Amino acid sequence: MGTWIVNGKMMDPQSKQWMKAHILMEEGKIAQIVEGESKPNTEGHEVIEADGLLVSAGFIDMHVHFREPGFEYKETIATGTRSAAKGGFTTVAVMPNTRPVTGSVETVQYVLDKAKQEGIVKVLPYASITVNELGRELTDFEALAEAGAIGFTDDGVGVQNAQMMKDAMNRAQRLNKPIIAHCEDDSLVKGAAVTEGEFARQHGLKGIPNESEAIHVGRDVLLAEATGVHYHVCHVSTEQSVRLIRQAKQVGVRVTAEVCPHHLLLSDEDIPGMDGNWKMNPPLRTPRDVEAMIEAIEDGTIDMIVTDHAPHSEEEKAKGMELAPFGIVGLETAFPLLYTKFVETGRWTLDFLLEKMTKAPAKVFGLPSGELKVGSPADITLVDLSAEKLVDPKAFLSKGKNTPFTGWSLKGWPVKTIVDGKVVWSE
Ligand SMILES: NC(=O)N[C@@H](CC(=O)O)C(=O)O
Ligand SMILES: [Zn+2]
Ligand SMILES: [Zn+2]
Repeated sequence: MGTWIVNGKMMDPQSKQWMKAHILMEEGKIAQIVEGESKPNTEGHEVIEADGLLVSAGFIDMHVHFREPGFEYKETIATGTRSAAKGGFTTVAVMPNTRPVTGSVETVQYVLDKAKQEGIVKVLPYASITVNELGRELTDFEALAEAGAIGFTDDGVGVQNAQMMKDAMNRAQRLNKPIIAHCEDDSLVKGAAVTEGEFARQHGLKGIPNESEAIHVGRDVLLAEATGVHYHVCHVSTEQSVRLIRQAKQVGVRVTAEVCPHHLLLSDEDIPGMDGNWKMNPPLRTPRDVEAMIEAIEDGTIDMIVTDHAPHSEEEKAKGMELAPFGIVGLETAFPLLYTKFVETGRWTLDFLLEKMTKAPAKVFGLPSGELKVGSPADITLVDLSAEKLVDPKAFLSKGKNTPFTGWSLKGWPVKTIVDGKVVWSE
């Protein structure tokens, strides 16, 4: 027995037309797609009624922090995957800045086991580039890849030493795994909490300069060119980084990049005050950078959208702009935010937004999901595009309530999330 999702709205991949469609899921896979008004014979199968709903491939987020092991008070794999499911995500890639850092076979195994036992969406682990993300010594890439790490990253900190990064790229290249880089030159940051710009000036704060990110991007695209590795840039936030990635792509460097909803939607000039919920790394940049991010995703310089879901406790975030840890949650607001602010406003098509959250990440990271087609995993998200709600952190399934979007009125809320043909979350 399978399950039919009937009467949903889906885009025909060939004609690029929106149409009514019915999808049969069997044994975890998409078994059949029938287009048109007339409902297929569903006898002997379960039926999910999707009348009036968008049917999309499940969203994929290649950058989240689930804090397990070590910081379970901020988030666990159980709560993080529930937050993901509520946000319409069926696959997430988890960052290794846990405690211990996910830089050993045992820790990768621990994350995979936890995900299997307690997770409700697919969890792909990254392993760290250096031991404990200290930048001193490379981890055992071969063993980590063997254990299931899908790529290597020291996210949370930049790899400061160029030779270390080059060695890492050579090792990853030989294993055909990507290097995922948090780009930040520590010598240019030194304790600042916000970007160099209007907000910092008005509050007499030291700022994080754009170059602290772009210097690493520039260095690394040259190293990627030299080593031939697939190099992926985390949470791009500056105009200068975009310029360097664009140029590197033009000359054929294997570079890909991601951007977060907050860097597409907010600038430092939107920060209301010294509230820790507006603090994240990279920081909100200037309006000019925000426009550069939008143009970069539009012209393909940036490949995909990720949330960088970074939960922290309310206590930690209450310490204010200067003392709170960096990071905001993102899984439960990403789609409604982008749908409301880019699709409803007419700047993007719905198809464009969905592509950046499904097919694009799947293609870049070689995942089997990301498209609604026969034979693909039945990872599917149903969205009510007309539902309108206020962002309410109290309703989040994430332990993290740290968002700058509280109270925003948004449309386009996921209502049902399906992984391998099974409903894992339902409104
Ligand atoms: N983005 C953040 O502000 N914080 C992340 C680390 C990171 O993504 O660099 C975290 O782990 O909290
Ligand atoms: Zn980072
Ligand atoms: Zn991160």
